[in-house]
Amino acid sequence: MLEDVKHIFKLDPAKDISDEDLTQICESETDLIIIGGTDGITEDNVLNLMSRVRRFSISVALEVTDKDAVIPGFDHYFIPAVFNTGNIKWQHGLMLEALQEYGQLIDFEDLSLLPYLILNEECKAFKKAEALEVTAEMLPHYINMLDKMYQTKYIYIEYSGRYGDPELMKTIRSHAENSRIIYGGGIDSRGRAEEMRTYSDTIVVGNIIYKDVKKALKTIIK
Ligand SMILES: CC(C)=CCC/C(C)=C/CC/C(C)=C/CC/C(C)=C/CC/C(C)=C/CC/C(C)=C/CC/C(C)=C/COP(=O)(O)OP(=O)(O)O
Ligand SMILES: O=P(O)(O)OC[C@@H](O)CO
Ligand SMILES: [Mg+2]
Repeated sequence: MLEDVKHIFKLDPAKDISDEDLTQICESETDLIIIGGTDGITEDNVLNLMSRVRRFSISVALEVTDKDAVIPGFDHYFIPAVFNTGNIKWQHGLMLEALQEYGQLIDFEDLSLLPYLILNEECKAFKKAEALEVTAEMLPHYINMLDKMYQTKYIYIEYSGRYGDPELMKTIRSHAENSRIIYGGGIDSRGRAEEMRTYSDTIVVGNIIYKDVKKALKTIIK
């Protein structure tokens, strides 16, 4: 799914965006829109944002963080699984519950697992997912575990709300041989987008959309 995707805008259904800003995002040269967020996600706000984005030709995927807010009609569904959690619920517990409930309805072709390492200890997702600190010493082991043992298609390095550490990203890049690295967090300029593009296959841009849409558009590098 993400093979040719280099840039993603992540839109949060719990946040307001004007029609004018949404038009600029959806008519930009981004490769994909993902709808997702950590809290305040409801069937209503997901459906509302999806219908607004669907007026444009851009592909749109849902990142499922609440099994009761899954709407049919997206181009793809990403299922997050947090690997640096202390509570297995956030890695596969909720997923199993959702499979038990919706198993018969799911077309697995439309689904991708998104293995997360959450590295910003201050962000909402870190707290929600009961994440554990990943030390510089442990980081290569986490990457080898995902890249070589589980052989996951993707590894999402999440710094949500804060710009990541380039030195750690260098370590990640050098250990990931098979998995595609998706990087998200604090990208708010072309310089930061360029830097994180050197350490990842795909960059994800979220919060700056809501602060300064013009700056958000500058993160697209073609
Ligand atoms: C046709 C049809 C209906 C098909 C679909 C069927 C389907 C897809 C069913 C669901 C199947 C399934 C297996 C679901 C599992 C759902 C689930 C609840 C998974 C667990 C989610 C999880 C681990 C959440 C933890 C937090 C996390 C990693 C969130 C990721 C997103 C994120 C970090 C957003 C950034 O946060 P944000 O809100 O933007 O923060 P700020 O406001 O501070 O910026
Ligand atoms: O909101 P920002 O900090 O841009 O992060 C993007 C994305 O990784 C959030 O899940
Ligand atoms: Mg956000």
